[in-house]
Amino acid sequence: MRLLFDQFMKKCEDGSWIHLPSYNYTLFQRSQDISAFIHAYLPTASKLINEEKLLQAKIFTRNFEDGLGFEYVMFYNDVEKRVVCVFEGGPYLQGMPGCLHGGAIATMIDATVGTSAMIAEGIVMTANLNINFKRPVPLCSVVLINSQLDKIEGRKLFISCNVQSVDEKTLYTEATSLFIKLDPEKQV
Ligand SMILES: CCCCCCCCCCCCCC(=O)SCCNC(=O)CCNC(=O)[C@H](O)C(C)(C)COP(=O)(O)OP(=O)(O)OC[C@H]1O[C@@H](n2cnc3c(N)ncnc32)[C@H](O)[C@@H]1OP(=O)(O)O
Repeated sequence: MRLLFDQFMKKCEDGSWIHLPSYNYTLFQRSQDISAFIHAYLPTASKLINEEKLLQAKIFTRNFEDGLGFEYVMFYNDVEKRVVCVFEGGPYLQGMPGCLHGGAIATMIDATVGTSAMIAEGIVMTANLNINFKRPVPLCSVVLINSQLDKIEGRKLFISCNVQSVDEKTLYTEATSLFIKLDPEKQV
């Protein structure tokens, strides 16, 4: 993980790649930002949300002690419209014995393609995520999640993604996704 991090940080030196802030990075640093977002974009859902519990909100992937859950770092290439995530799924993310849980893989795919969509168009939500699980991901192994912004049609963003071994010899997962840029005028 460290070796890959250093390799990508070197690629950032000429500005072609950008290291995206991730640890404790949230799109909304304060609870009032979260509340404002929900009331602006998700008025229907806002009626069902417990505002008090909202104060405890955290990004799902940042809820485990270091090394036990989602360990990841993301890098962005603006020319290629790519986000690459270096990810290690910790022991608390086990599905079948010795394998990373499919939901944990889906979470990190969603976070990676979602970051790509947010960089491109701001406030978005996942409308569709199709995942083909080709091979099991060994638990606690480091993988590369490569996402590619394929096209934007109006409010629709089409982003593809694959999950590979670090030596890029094993293709674990392939995915396509559709993100929608939220329209404050629409009652979602
Ligand atoms: C900067 C970096 C920050 C990083 C921060 C860390 C976070 C990391 C990132 C974490 C990221 C986590 C992200 C998450 O996990 S988001 C959580 C999971 N997603 C949701 O909960 C979303 C639930 N769905 C909705 O709210 C609405 O359906 C949305 C908002 C998506 C669209 O409702 P809206 O009323 O606005 O739009 P529309 O219905 O008129 O549709 C518009 C167009 O889209 C087409 N369409 C719609 N759905 C589908 C579909 N399923 N397949 C194919 N097509 C579909 C539709 O036909 C139409 O096309 P057209 O007729 O115009 O041609």
